[in-house]
This record gives sequence, C-alpha cells and structure tokens, in this order.
Amino acid sequence: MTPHLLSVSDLEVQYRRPGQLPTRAVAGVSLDVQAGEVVGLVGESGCGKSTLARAVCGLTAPTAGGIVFDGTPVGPLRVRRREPALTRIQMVFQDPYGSLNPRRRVGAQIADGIRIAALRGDIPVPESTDGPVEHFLTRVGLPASAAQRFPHEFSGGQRQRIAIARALAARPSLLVGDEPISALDASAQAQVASLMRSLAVESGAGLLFISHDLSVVRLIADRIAVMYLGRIVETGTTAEVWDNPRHPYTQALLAAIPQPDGAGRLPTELPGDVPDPAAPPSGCRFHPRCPRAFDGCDREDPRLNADGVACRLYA
Ligand SMILES: Nc1ncnc2c1ncn2[C@@H]1O[C@H](COP(=O)(O)OP(=O)(O)OP(=O)(O)O)[C@@H](O)[C@H]1O
Repeated sequence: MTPHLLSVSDLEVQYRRPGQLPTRAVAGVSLDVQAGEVVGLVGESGCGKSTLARAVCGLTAPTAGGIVFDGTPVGPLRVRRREPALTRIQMVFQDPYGSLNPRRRVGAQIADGIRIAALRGDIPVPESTDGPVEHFLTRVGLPASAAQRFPHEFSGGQRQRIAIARALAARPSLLVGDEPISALDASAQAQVASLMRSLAVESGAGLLFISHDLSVVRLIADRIAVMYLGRIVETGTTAEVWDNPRHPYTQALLAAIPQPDGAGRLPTELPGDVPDPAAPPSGCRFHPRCPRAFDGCDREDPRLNADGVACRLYA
C-alpha cells in the first residue's frame, strides 16, 4: 500500500494561558491525505480547524500525537531549522492581504516560491525568474503584466490567485488552504476553490481544504472530514457525507445550507453555539446541542467507528 502523503494521528493541541484552563483546541484527531487527493475539513468557527492546519504546517506545536508528512515527522523545531522537505507543504491563508507583502511587486513574491523549489534542488536555479513567474500567473488565470503590480491593485479573488501562484511556485506536494475562500465574494468562492483543486490535482499534490462551508467543499473534495469541538465526528467520501450524513452534527450542517426554495435541506435545527473547548461538555461533546441525544450521551464519549462516524446511534 502506498504510504499516506500526510498522516495525522491522535493529534492534540492545547493552548495554555496563565491563570486559565488549557484550551484543547484539537482533541485527538486522526486524518490522512494521499497524493493527488482533495480532503475537505469542515466545521463551525472555533472547532479547531485552523489550529489543526497550523500544526500540520509546523506553525503550532502539538501537545500529543504525531504528524508525518512524506515520511518526515513535522514539528515546529524542524520548520524553524528550515528543513527543506517541509517547504513541500505550502499554505494559503484566509486573508491574502495579510499573507502577501503589500510593498513588494507580485512577480517578486512568486519568484520567492521558485527560489524555494530551487534551493531544495527540485528545479535548476533559473537564470531569470521572469518566465516561470509568467507561467504561474497564467496557471492561476492572471496576465503576465500582473508581475509588475502590487497586491493592492487587485481584487480579493485575484489576490488569492496570487497567493496560490506563490504557493504552487514552491512545487508543494501538499497544499493546505485555511479558509482560503471565506473572505471572497460569492462569485469568486467557487472559482478559487475549483482552481485550487485543479492545480493541486494536476501537479499530483494533495490538498487539505479547510472551510466552514460544506456546500463549497463538496464541489471540490474527494473526501470530507467534519470537525466539532476539536474532534472529527464524521468522515467519508464526499458522496457518502453529502448524500447520507449520519452524525446529527453533519445533518445539522447540511440542514443549514439554504435551498433555492428557501427551505433547509433537512428538517433539523441546531441550537446554541460551539461550547468553549476549555470546558467541553461531559460525554459526547455534541450532546447538549444534539436533537437526537438519548440516555447516556452525557456520559459516554464516542470515538470514530470503522464506518467513520463518532456517535452512539451507530455504535
Ligand atoms: N493562540 C491561541 N491562544 C488561546 N486559544 C486559542 C488560540 N488560537 C485559537 N484558540 C482557541 O482554540 C479554539 C480553536 O480555534 P481555531 O482558530 O483553531 O478554530 P477554527 O475552527 O479555525 O475557527 P475560525 O474559523 O474562527 O478560525 C477556539 O476556542 C479558539 O478561541
């Protein structure tokens, strides 16, 4: 069997602040991504998606568990030492304003990615980066003239395309998109998501695409993992999760997607907000909001079963 490109096992990430209870933002997550595969990670704000993404990229230290990327353990120390192998993970963030340098021309920023790949020895050091920069701009649907301009001269969607071009220029084998479309207007969202999918798949890279929007994720993902309060509560192929959601939380997420006729897709409503991960509910973390909770859900804490669902209804 081919080893996974990315293998996350039983990962825990806690934030500790003096005088406060530790926040277990990621509370035992296992997740794999294969080369050429698109995995969508969905869940409400605060469920730990960004923390998981940052740990995968070596930007946040795990408290327990492991992350192995292409046979190499990932940890902040390895990233700080600038281990070349880990530059094969490239991240696209929610806010391209924050991730692009406003004072540098777009071409120079994409050239940084090209130099990263050259330093790693994956491509020869180019005599000039002009040609490769134009190539990556074209791949993300921007004209060559964009290289001479500055980020503020572009729309949000175009800036995100620039961030994607810069990430791709570093020849990643794993692309991690942390809410890369949530700051974009509706018309740009599906375009940018589809672009990330096609460019990742064409180059044989894996894509971990994080979003709170299940309706966009299902357009591009091969598999979906649904996260709730630091845990994955359901995982399966996109068709399985979309057509036959089993966990009451997944059902509720789907129910919240507006339909053309104004009605929800499923007759389920989800009360309340995601609880504070510093003081999670006892038993199943979802039980206080679960419309299908029954006796014992406040005591037993279900883990993902062999069918990819963490719920006592399917024990
Ligand atoms: N640096 C930090 N220090 C303390 N707590 C943090 C820190 N970063 C995140 N948290 C907490 O960890 C939990 C998970 O946050 P995280 O940002 O990973 O979730 P998310 O699902 O990505 O949400 P969002 O989409 O709003 O970013 C939240 O309760 C958040 O308040």
